[in-house]
Amino acid sequence: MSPTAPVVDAAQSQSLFQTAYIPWLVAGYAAYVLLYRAVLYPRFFSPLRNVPGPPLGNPLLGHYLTIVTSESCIPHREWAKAHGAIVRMMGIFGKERLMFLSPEALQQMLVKDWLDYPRPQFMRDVLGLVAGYGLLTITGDEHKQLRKAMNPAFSITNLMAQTEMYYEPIEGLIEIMKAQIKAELTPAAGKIFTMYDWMGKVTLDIICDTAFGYKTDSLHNPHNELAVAFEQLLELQSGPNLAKLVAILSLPFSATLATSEWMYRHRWIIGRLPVIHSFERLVDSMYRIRGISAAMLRAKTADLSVAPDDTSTKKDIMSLLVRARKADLDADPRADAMTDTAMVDQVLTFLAAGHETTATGLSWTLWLLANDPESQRKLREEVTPVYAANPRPDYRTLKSLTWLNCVVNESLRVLPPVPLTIRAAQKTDYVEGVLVPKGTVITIPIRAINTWKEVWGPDAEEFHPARWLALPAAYNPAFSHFSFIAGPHGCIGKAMALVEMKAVLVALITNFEFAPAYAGQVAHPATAITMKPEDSMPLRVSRVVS
Ligand code: HEM
Repeated sequence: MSPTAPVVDAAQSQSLFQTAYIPWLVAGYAAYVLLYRAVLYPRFFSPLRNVPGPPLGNPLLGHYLTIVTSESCIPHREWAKAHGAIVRMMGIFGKERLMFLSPEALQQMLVKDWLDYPRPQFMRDVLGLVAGYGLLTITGDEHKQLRKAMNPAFSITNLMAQTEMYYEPIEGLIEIMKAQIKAELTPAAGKIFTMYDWMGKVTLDIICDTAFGYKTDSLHNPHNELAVAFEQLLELQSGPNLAKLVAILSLPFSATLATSEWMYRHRWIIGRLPVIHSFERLVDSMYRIRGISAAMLRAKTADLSVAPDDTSTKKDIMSLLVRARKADLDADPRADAMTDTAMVDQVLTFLAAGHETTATGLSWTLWLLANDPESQRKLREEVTPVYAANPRPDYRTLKSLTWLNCVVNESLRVLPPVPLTIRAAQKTDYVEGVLVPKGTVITIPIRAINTWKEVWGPDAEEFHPARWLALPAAYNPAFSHFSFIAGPHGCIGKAMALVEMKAVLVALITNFEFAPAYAGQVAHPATAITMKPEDSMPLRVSRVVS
C-alpha cells in the first residue's frame, strides 16, 4: 500500500459523507420553500394578505379541491357574498389568486388594459390542443389581425344570410322528436328525451354547415365520423381530466407531440399508462377532426365555385377564409397569406367554441322553462303565430320577439354556459386600489357577476325573464350580464349564438311542451370548461295540442 493511501481514503469518505447528505439538503430546501411559499408567505409577507377572502385552506391544495368538486362557480359566488367584490383565493402550493366582480375592474382588465391581462399560458395550451391554435390562444397584435380577418364572417349581413342554414337541422330534429313520441304506447303522455344530447346534435349540424359548409347530419347519422370524434372529445371534458391535461402540457414539446402523426400512430402507448390512459381517445379524436377539416379545406380550395367575389352562394366561414386568402394572393402573390394548417385551426376554434356552448345554453333554457310553466306558456303564445306564418323565421323576426329575448337573456344570465374564465397579470399593476403582483392568476367569475345581488336584487339567482322588461338601476349593459364577457377577447360568436338559440327555441316551443322528467328532479351543472348538465338533462316532452 502506498503511503498516500490513507489520505485518499479520508478524502473519499468525506466526499461520500457529503453525498449522503445531498438528498437531505434538497429535502430540507424543498420543505423550507414549501413552508415559506405555502404557509408563511401568504399569511405574513404577501402584499395580498389583507385582501378579504375565505380562510386560506389546505397549505398544499389551497381552495383547489373545493373549486373542482363543487358546482361551477358556486364557491366563488359564496365568497363574493361573504367578502365583497374583490376576493383573494388560494391555488395549489400557496399560489394566490384574485377575483374581481365590479364593472370598473372588468373594464380595466378586459377592455382598457386587455394586453396586460392575457389568458394564462396553461389555459392557452389546453385550448390550443382541443380547439385549435386560433383566436382562443393568441393575444396582442397577432390576435388583433386575426380578429379583424374573422369579423366579416360574423357580420350582421353574413348572419342574416346564414340564419336560413340553421333550419334544415332544426326541422330534422322536430321530425325525429315527433316520430319518437308517436311511437310511444301512450303518445299523449309524451316521452323522456335527454335534451342535452339532442341539442348537441342539432348545434353540431348547424356549426359544421356554417363553419365548413359540411353536412354532418348527426341527427340522422350518429356514426358520422366528425360527430363521433367530437362526442369522444367532449366526453373527456371534466375537472379532473383538465387538471391532468394542464399538468401534461406543462412538459416541454408535449403539445407538439400530442398533435403529431407519430403520436397518433403510437397512441396505444398512452392507453397503457396509468392515470392518463383516457387521453388515448383525445389524441385519436383530435387527429381525426383535423384530418377531416384538412380534407374539407382542400376540397374548398380546389372548388372553382369559390370565386373571390362570390358572396351569394357560400356563406360558411371556411369559404369566406378561402375567398379572403385568394383575394390577398391575387392582389399580391407574395402576400403573407394564411397557411392551410392555420386555416384549419381557425375553423376548428369556431367548431369547438360554438357548438357545445350553444347546446349547453339551449339545454338550460329548456330546463328553466320546464320548471316555469307560465313563462313557457307565454313564450308559446308569442312564437306560435310567428311559426305558423313562416316556420323559418329570419334574423330580424327572431330578434324582434320580446318574450323570447327575455327568456334567452335570463337563461344565459342565471346558468351561463361558460361559468368562469381566467386571466394572468403580465405586469405588476393596481386594480381598484389593490396591488396585483405580476403573474397573479385572476378569476373572472361570470356566474357570480351575472347573479350579483347588488345589481340584480335579492332574487338575483332566480329565473325571472320579466326582469328584462324593467332593468334595475344598477344594470350596466356591458358588465352586468357577462356570459359572453367583453372587450377584444369577448365572444365573436355572440350574435350567432343568440339567433341560433332563438331559431331552435321557436320550433321546439311551438311543437312541444317541456316538463321535468320526474318529481323532485334536480339540475346538475358539471364542473368543466362549459357548464353542461351532468345527466344530459332528461325532460318529459309531449306534443302541443292545438
Ligand atoms: C351561448 C353560446 C356561447 C357562449 C355562452 C360563449 C361564451 C364565450 C366566452 C365567455 C368567451 C370568452 C372566453 C375567454 O376569454 O376566456 C368566448 C370566446 C369566444 N367564442 Fe364564444 N360563446 C358562445 C358561442 C359561440 C359561437 C356560436 C362561436 C362561433 C361560432 C363562438 C366563438 C368564440 C370565439 C372564437 C371566442 C374567442 C374570442 C377571442 O378571444 O377573440 N362562441 N365565448
